[in-house]
Amino acid sequence: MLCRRTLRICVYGIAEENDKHPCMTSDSKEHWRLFQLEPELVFLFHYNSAEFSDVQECLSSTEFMDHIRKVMTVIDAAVVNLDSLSSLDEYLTNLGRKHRAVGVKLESFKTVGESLLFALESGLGDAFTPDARDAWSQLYSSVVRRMSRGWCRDPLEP
Ligand code: HEM
Repeated sequence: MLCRRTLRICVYGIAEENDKHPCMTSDSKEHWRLFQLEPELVFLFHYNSAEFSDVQECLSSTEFMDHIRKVMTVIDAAVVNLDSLSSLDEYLTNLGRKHRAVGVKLESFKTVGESLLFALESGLGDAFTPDARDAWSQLYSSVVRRMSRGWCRDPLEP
């Protein structure tokens, strides 16, 4: 069975040494998959109007780490509400809309999903069975489907 804490640790494929959990079979610190797959995403994370000069600077910032926590809080909420995901509809639709406003492209949500699956696979090894992969993939797709609705909606709509 997959440990929810491991999922938290793995999102974006970033894990600090002291975050390692027994159910992770290998060190996933080197897997900064998100920016390997789509390096230009780094420019969308700017805080206090300042862009990060490179990926490394972004990865070591507290704001970016906070964003990872935000993503994981959403994933966590989806896991907790697995049987009633529609209760998150309004929140996720708004979240999608907010991401469009900060310049995130619809396709980039897929990149986060790929990084998530890649990191889980790297961290969990054989424990990340095809069934587990399929389950996480479906869960993440359900979240993104709801976010996409807000992304696509006319921003002038209430
Ligand atoms: C596709 C790549 C993504 C980029 C470039 C991105 C970027 C951002 C930026 C720039 C912000 C505003 C600053 C901040 O709060 O850090 C933000 C907020 C946020 N993001 Fe993302 N994001 C991405 C994907 C996601 C995904 C997939 C989720 C959830 C599954 C997510 C969850 C959140 C949350 C919860 C917030 C806070 C919203 C609020 O303050 O109301 N992000 N994101």
